[in-house]
Amino acid sequence: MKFHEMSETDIKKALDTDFSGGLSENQVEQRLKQQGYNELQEGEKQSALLLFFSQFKDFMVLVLLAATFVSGLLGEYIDAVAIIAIVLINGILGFFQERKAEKSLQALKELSAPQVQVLRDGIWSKIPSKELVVGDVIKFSSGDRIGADVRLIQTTSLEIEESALTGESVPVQKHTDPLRAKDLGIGDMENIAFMGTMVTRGSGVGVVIATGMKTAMGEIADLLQNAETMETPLQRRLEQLGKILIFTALTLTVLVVAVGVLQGHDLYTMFLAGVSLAVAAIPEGLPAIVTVALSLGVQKMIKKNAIVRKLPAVETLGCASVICSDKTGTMTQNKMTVTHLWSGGKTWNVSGVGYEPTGNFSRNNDVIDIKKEKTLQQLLMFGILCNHANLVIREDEYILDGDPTEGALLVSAMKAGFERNSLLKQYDIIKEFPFDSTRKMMSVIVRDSQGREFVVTKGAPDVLVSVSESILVNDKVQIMSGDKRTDVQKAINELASQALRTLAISYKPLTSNALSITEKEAEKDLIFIGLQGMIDPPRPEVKEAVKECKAAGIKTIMITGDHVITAKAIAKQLGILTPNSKVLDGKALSEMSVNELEEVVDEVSVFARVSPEHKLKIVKALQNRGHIVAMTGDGVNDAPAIKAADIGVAMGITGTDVAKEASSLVLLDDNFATIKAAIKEGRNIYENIRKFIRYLLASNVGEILVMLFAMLLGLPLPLVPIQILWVNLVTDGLPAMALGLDKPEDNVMKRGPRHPKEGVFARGLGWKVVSRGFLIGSMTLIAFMITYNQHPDELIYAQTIAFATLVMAQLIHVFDCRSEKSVLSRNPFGNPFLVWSVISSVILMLIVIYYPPLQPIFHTVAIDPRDWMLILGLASIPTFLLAGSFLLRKSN
Ligand SMILES: Nc1ncnc2c1ncn2[C@@H]1O[C@H](COP(=O)(O)OP(=O)(O)OP(=O)(O)O)[C@@H](O)[C@H]1O
Ligand SMILES: [Ca+2]
Repeated sequence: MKFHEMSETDIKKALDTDFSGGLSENQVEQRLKQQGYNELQEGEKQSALLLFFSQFKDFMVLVLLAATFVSGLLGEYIDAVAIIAIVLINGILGFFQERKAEKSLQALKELSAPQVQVLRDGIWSKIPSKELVVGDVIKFSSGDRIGADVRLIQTTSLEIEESALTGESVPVQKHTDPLRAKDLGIGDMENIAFMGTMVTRGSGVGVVIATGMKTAMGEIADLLQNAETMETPLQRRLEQLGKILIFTALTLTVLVVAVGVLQGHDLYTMFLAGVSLAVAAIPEGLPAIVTVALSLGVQKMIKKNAIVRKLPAVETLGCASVICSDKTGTMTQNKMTVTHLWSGGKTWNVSGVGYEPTGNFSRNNDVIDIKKEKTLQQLLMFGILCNHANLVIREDEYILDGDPTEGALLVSAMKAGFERNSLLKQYDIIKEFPFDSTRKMMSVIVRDSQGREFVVTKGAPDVLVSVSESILVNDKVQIMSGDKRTDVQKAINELASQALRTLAISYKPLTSNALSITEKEAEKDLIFIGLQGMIDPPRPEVKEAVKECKAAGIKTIMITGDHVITAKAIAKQLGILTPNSKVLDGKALSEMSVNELEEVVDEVSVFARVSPEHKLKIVKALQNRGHIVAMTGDGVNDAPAIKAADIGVAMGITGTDVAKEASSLVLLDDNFATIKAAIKEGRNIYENIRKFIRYLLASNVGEILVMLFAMLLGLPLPLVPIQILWVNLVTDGLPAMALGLDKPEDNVMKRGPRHPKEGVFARGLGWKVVSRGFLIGSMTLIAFMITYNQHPDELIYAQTIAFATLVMAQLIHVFDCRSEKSVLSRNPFGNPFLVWSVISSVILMLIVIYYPPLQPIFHTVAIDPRDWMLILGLASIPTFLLAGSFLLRKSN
């Protein structure tokens, strides 16, 4: 017998599991050993060995190795061995850099791996879906992706979209009844939910019947590869730039060699020098360092609770000009407590804090006996019946399991002495129409102990008023006249203007056909009972974050399903709504075209009573205005807008799998302030990348120019090949990495967002590179010429001085690179990594110069301590010039 044919008892027996308690930890452990992880096999990965060798496949490195081989044949063993050693070390460094980048990307993938709710040892908890085994009982609801193949044992309006397996995009209604036919296609197995398919409506519980490669998805696993590009726009631009740089470097190198040969240097020396120069000057490693910098930045973001799912988002974050954020839970704490009740024209207060179910009811400051208020009782009791939330006590604290709005209703009813379990003995819930953000309500059909049946609906009050035909006043049903409607409207506005979130409850008795009634029939002609108003305090850090964003040229827009007046009140508290910005509601939004919205969108800072479907329109309108938009969301219907936004942001706690999959950023704490932190980090990462591009390229320009100038002036080689390679490895490599870890400048969040199309060399970077390269080259050459004049028969002495000057000029320059302005604008030693990398570079340089065994290898001699005055003096001139130019500009 197959699973779809089985009854509940058959399944339990076949899988040796228990539907009320789930598997035990022991069973799970055993099964995990037998069945392995619930994973689909992935494609081959590049082996470490291959990655290592790929470091040497670069053309210029090959030429260098060939040239070294030739010099080995010519008997220059020391040079040959030294060059090979340096190439090897370079390769090893490159290897580790790439490995690190790869590993952290892998770690990212695991962090955003899907989770499932599973019942084990009688307790529901969330685990990575990888750890599921056959026999596990799992539950899922709208927006979840199913984690394994499961036989359904309980469903509530469950609909699943199976296009990943069947190609059919219309959702299938699922149920739990055994099916007769033996051989069914996937699309017809209505009591089975398959791994990788998506819940579009309702909820369900099922027992796992297959995991990993044994699932229907496993059989077609090749369909699954997520071929997302992980390359960022900057990386792409750098690749193009790299080609230009290679061409330029090669041309200049050829020029150096040609001029050198014309000036009478021998061909072999010039050839080796040329190749070394080319290896050093071509910024081959740049893309790898950029990847490392990006992934390090991503790690920093994780510490701030933001997970980047797509690497390009790191860069886009720095360009964001608008954040569209949900209100509930993102800007507010999502810890709701009912404080006001309204019914039949009267208002009551409810005392108590948080989810602790103790408090009393009062009217005009007098505590009342709730037992005497029939309508209030009904308002509270129905709030429990139409409700999925649970309160659990853990370590003497009341913890909510479920939706906070429902939790608040549960607690207010408990304060009046109601208890869910005893209520459920009197009332049977026979059907449910689940909540969705478009209808903004939820209903259940209940049957009481005398067999009478009711619809109970709870939802947004303005919506419920419009579907209610009567109203309960002092336990009597009255017609909802125009006056009464206005009264209710007034009450709603009154509560909302105190920043309260309000929910209404209505009901109606049913005379027939409770089971076959449709959602439309159930949710009309209702009897309005009353309102419950709850506080949802703003998150304390949000106000500051909004302010910081404003200073950074980023506008914050609140988008909420909540009532216009509640939204307004909270937006005002948070500084989002200012006297000259507007509020737009879902109704107005529906009537506008994208183009019409575009006209006004720049003035709107709150969208209220909107449906998720509206979000896409908002994103489009903002993008048409040239904005780079970050958009948050959590539900299934939010996915299209999240995808369309430049930065799609999903909630880590309340977000559905579908929303997370569509997003490029996930907020682990659902907090608005985390978006701001991520943007700040994104800006910083980009600035750091600019910093080391500036440093590396200026160094390379300096290296080429000193050689070129020397050749043009008919001088000997100022640097020997091994020295050039050493500079490339030590002086360029370490400090550049350290710049990638630099802290942001004070003003990162005080200037406007970067234009997304901005080139790598924008904002004066190109000029900085060329001018500093020229200065570094010139200073090195001057040092060389002065010493060569003093010691004409000791070329090696002048070369050592040139080498030291080049190294020092670069190591001083690196501190300039920390700031867009001059060194003086921030503490130059504020980055400990940089200080240490510079200190170690200096020590390594001193060893190469003064340690006798290394001297023949690096063609150095011990230089007179007094010469360091010359070296340091010349090496620091460019920095003084730069600082001076800033001072001059300031005083003008
Ligand atoms: N569980 C629920 N049952 C019935 N009605 C609900 C429920 N949750 C919310 N509502 C009503 O539906 C409205 C819309 O809810 P929705 O989740 O779309 O947005 P929200 O939670 O108010 O705000 P945000 O969009 O900022 O998260 C709410 O304002 C509330 O009136
Ligand atoms: Ca919501």
